[in-house]
Amino acid sequence: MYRPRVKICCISSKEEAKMAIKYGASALGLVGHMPSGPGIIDDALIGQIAMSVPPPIATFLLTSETKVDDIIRHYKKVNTTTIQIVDTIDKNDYQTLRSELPHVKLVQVIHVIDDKSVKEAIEISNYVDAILLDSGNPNLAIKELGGTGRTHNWDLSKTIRASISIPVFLAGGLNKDNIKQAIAHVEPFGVDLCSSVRTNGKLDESKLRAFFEEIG
Ligand SMILES: O=C(O)c1ccccc1NCC(=O)[C@H](O)[C@H](O)COP(=O)(O)O
Repeated sequence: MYRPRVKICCISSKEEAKMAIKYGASALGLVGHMPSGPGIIDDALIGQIAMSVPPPIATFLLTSETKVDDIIRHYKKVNTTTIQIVDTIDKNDYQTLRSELPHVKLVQVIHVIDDKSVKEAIEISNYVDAILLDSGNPNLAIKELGGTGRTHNWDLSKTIRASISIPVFLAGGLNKDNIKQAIAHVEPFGVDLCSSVRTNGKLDESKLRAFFEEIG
């Protein structure tokens, strides 16, 4: 079985960043202000962690901002390699982000819920560098945008991966016990996880090691 890239999300210190890289992470997720979720840290800390990470490891700013000026303002506080947009934005705003931040990679999260998610992913794949398929529900009163610890319908994720030509990351409830099945089923470019490698909110070295041993 091929080995996809691994993004470890919800990194909350330089020490956690170092640990994730030591075990084989290609990308780190740094979670900005969100309506809910376990991994949120403040922007000053995101900037400090991002600055400490060597190339070629990618740093993803997770932003819940939905207006293009707010996304740009958020990005300029932290200077990551990549912006992960976790909510819906206007399609025209992708072009603005490209022209204002030409060196920054754009990743759009699609919350995989039903057939409409497939249509949405296919359309948005024309505007961004990668799609990240996650669990969650942006339609709730308090939006649930990620870090749920739950899996979703991988058949839909497989359909999306097979329908688009840009890299797809799979996220949502991935752990050492289901990761091989998830990879075999969806065949993603990368996998992304937060909850299953933590204990009381902190990155847990033994869980991290067990996950990377499993994935190979
Ligand atoms: O972790 C959070 O607090 C969070 C909140 C809102 C959006 C995304 C969030 N986490 C970032 C991620 O991309 C997670 O890695 C992804 O949702 C998977 O999380 P998990 O199911 O806990 O592995």
